[in-house]
Amino acid sequence: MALFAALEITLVLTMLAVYWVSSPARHAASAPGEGLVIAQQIEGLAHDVHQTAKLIARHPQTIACLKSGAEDLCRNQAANIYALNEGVQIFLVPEQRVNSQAGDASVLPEAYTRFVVGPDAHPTAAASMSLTVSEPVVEGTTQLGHVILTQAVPHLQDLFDTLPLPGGYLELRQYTGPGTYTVVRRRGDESLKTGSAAQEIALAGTPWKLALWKDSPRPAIALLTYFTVWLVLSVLLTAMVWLLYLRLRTWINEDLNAIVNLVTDIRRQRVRSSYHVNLAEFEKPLAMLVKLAQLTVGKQKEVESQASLDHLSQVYNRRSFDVRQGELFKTLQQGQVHSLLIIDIDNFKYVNDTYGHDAGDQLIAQFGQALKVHLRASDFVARLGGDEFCVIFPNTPLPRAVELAERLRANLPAVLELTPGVLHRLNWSGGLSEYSPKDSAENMALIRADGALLEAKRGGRNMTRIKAAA
Ligand SMILES: Nc1nc2c(ncn2[C@@H]2O[C@H](COP(=O)(O)OP(=O)(O)OP(=O)(O)O)[C@@H](O)[C@H]2O)c(=O)[nH]1
Repeated sequence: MALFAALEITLVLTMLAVYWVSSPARHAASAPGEGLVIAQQIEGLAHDVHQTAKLIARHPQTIACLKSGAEDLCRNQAANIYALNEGVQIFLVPEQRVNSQAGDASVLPEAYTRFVVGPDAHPTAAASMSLTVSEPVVEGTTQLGHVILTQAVPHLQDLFDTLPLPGGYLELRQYTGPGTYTVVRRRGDESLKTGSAAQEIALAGTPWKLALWKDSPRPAIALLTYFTVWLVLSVLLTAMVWLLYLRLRTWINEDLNAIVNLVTDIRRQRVRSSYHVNLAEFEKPLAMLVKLAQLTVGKQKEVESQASLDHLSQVYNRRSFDVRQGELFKTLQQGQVHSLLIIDIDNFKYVNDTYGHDAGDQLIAQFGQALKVHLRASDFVARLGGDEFCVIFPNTPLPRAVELAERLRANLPAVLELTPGVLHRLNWSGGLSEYSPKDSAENMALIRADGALLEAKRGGRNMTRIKAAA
């Protein structure tokens, strides 16, 4: 859950960061205006006119004209200037005349710059426009007069109309004094002018300023829209990630359960052929684990069964007998009854001594197998040692055990072939008894049966004697 809260917070923070970076209000505030492009263009125009005036003022013929005052010299120079500069009007004004005719619009006392609007032009119309500049003519340290140059700039209107202004309202103002101005050109939505104060950009080399009102969207509304879109997207994204997470978690849980099942099955020693998993990554390692487990469990079972069996006769060994006897002894208090028969092969030593140890081994092995074949599946047969065996009859009272012992004696083969050609007549003696809840120890029934066996041996062998519990 914390993971998804963090994801949601990250998304919201990202949204705010992206909004801050791309916010239109921020851009409007940080860029002093695409109006500057127009400003640079107008300033470039003014600079060019100034440069032309400077070149004319430094020209030797201009200096000669103003120094000599020779009219034909001045006319020639004016003609040259008109020939070279289209759309200009030129005044070459000697210094004495400047001083004597102050106030004349075409004779100016000092260097200055101003725009002149054509007499019929409305500020917003594409009227002819011109720029007038004055440049002193100097020789050494002596000022000889002024060059007054008026340059027509008809393309200013085109510039004003076509240069980028991505929104807002722009005025080109000509200042005639501090705080007083005339609007020379205007562009954009004038209704924006009623809002906040304009951003003013002075145009170098001219008496002009650009006044700009930006059309900035209301940040609160923009932020709200932005936030809503991002919120919806982030909630959708979070929901998708959450669903994916739940699906994956279920898959992984199921796969882990398969592993847990495998481990449980290994403990119970019953491994299945396969275990279902969802994720391909789990398939191969789990299949390998299943194979290993099957091998291990198989081996384990083999080892356990070997450990519980007598290697020669393949019936249970003495240790298994003790365990089984202990288990049954505990059930006596619940009213269950069990009997046992102890068996000893007669004259076994004779077989060993006459036919050899291998023949004796064969007799033990064949006798064990014969017992298993002729007893019930529920009966428990063990070899206690040497040629001595014991059969436990679970849930069998002593009289029934007597019947079973007789049946066994009747059914066991009379002759066994121990080694090729060596035949042995099988005889055995038995002692029967029963387990009793009054017995203070597990082996008391075995002791009674052993006593009965001894009686059978003493009685001439090949018989079964019975000794019930007291
Ligand atoms: N071949 C073989 N002999 C064994 C084995 N274990 C014990 N014996 C021998 O079995 C003989 C046991 O004989 P006993 O049961 O005492 O004598 P018996 O000849 O059977 O006499 P009764 O029981 O009185 O009939 C001994 O000679 C042991 O050495 C075994 O695993 N293999």
